[in-house]
Amino acid sequence: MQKILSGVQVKELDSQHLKLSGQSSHELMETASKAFVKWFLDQGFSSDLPIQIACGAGNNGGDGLAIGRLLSALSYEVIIFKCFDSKDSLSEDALLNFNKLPESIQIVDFENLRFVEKGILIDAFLGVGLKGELRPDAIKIIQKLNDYQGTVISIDVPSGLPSDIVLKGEAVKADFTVSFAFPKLSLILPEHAEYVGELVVLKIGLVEEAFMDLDSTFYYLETLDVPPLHTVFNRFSYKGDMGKVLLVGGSPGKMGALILCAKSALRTGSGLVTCHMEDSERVIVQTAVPEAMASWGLIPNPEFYDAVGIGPGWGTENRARLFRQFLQDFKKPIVIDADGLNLLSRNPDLLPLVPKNSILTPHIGEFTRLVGSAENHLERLKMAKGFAVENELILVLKGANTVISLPDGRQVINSSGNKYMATGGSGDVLTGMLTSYLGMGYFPENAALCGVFHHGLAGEIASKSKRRSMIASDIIAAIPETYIQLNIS
Ligand SMILES: NC(=O)C1=CN([C@@H]2O[C@H](COP(=O)(O)OP(=O)(O)OC[C@H]3O[C@@H](n4cnc5c(N)ncnc54)[C@H](O)[C@@H]3O)[C@@H](O)[C@H]2O)[C@H](O)CC1
Ligand SMILES: [K+]
Repeated sequence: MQKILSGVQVKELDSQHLKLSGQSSHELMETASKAFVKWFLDQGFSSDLPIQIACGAGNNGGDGLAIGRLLSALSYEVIIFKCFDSKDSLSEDALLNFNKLPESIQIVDFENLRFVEKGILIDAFLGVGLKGELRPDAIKIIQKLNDYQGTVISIDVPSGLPSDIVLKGEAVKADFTVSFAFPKLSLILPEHAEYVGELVVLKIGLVEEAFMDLDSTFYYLETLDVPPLHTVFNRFSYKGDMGKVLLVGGSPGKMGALILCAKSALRTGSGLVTCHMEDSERVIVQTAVPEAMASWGLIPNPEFYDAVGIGPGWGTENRARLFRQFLQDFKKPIVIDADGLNLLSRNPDLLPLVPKNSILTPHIGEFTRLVGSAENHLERLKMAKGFAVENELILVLKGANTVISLPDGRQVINSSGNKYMATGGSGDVLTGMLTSYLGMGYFPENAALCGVFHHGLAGEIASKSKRRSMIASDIIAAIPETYIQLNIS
């Protein structure tokens, strides 16, 4: 998995990479700029209007200048807005790229800037080299850039946004942020949603060893990481290998949660799914999911099951005793969601009974009840890490970028998924997937990473044709396609 470094570490990373690869810093800037241009072309933005690029004096500006040259060579009309005083203030590589600009590119001083409306503005003013609070001249530039009504694409980070802390002042509000190598931590904070827009991360060929001596506990989970986490089943596998899972949940009026969870576990690959619920509700499950079995009353022989997911739609009334009894009987890692989490919040004495390496899947509200309230998301992530380490549990904090806190202190940020997944039942689908992987015998860490990634990918696939109409059942329907896309048998 790709380490996520701080803005300050990027300088050191670059120098390590340059030393190990033999590349020059100018070549690295060219690689980054080419990666951007490739992404840009893939988006199919209209080429009718000029591309405006606001360039600062540092290497972020250097990227902008190189991108201007590359786009101009592809017959785009390019206008550079100079957000620096003179050529003397440019960084070495920015100057090199400034001098390489062809005559055909218009260069306009920022004071004389007039936007071409409804086109594209590329924000290459400030990147990870931002230090401390913005200078007044920079604030003015950012305010002016934010007046733009067309599409804004920020390079690496929206200018003004610090790489790893919560924003206090002003920053560019981008429609897209195209970051290099890894997402800077601030880009995944919900507080910055209106600045970051859609997040894109592009590989720029940094050698792996360059990251080795740079410490970080944050990692980024990407498509290429996922296939090796899966267990391969062979032709001698039988339905027992695919796991016997028990899903405990549902209550009058909330049976849908358990049904979604069961369908999701089956689609993820579980061999045998049993739903445990109140006697009065069993016909609903048996009718809605004929592949699942039903159980009610006490859980007679919990050890029969390979994995258990507990909580979706369960309610909290009169559940604590059954939960306690179950936790005393069942010693393998489980998945706890929704009302299972609420029961833990209300009965803190249950927490020590939760088997080590169990997966807890709170959204922010459930997290606050269980772990406590935080001033901002960064602080919340710190608390999540503390909770996971202290209790030896895996905490999946759900959100736009779900963060998986592992018992060893690592925190993994998921890259898949999109805004359309914020729909009722989406979390129940995740619980089904996670329980299913545990049931197939995956290490809990792998189950968590695979479940979270496939869930997000299924959401991406389903929303291609559904957009805001997407419902949780569409996510389940897209699970098979995730295996096809990742080439998992
Ligand atoms: N490995 C990579 O990811 C690569 C990234 N690249 C790009 O380089 C920038 C970082 O470049 P750097 O020169 O270090 O800094 P910036 O351009 O971000 O900023 C320097 C610029 O900002 C001014 N400045 C600093 N603090 C303030 C402030 N408080 N107020 C106003 N202005 C400020 C400073 O004076 C300089 O002018 C990275 O983001 C990528 O875009 C490489 O191109 C490829 C490798
Ligand atoms: K920028």
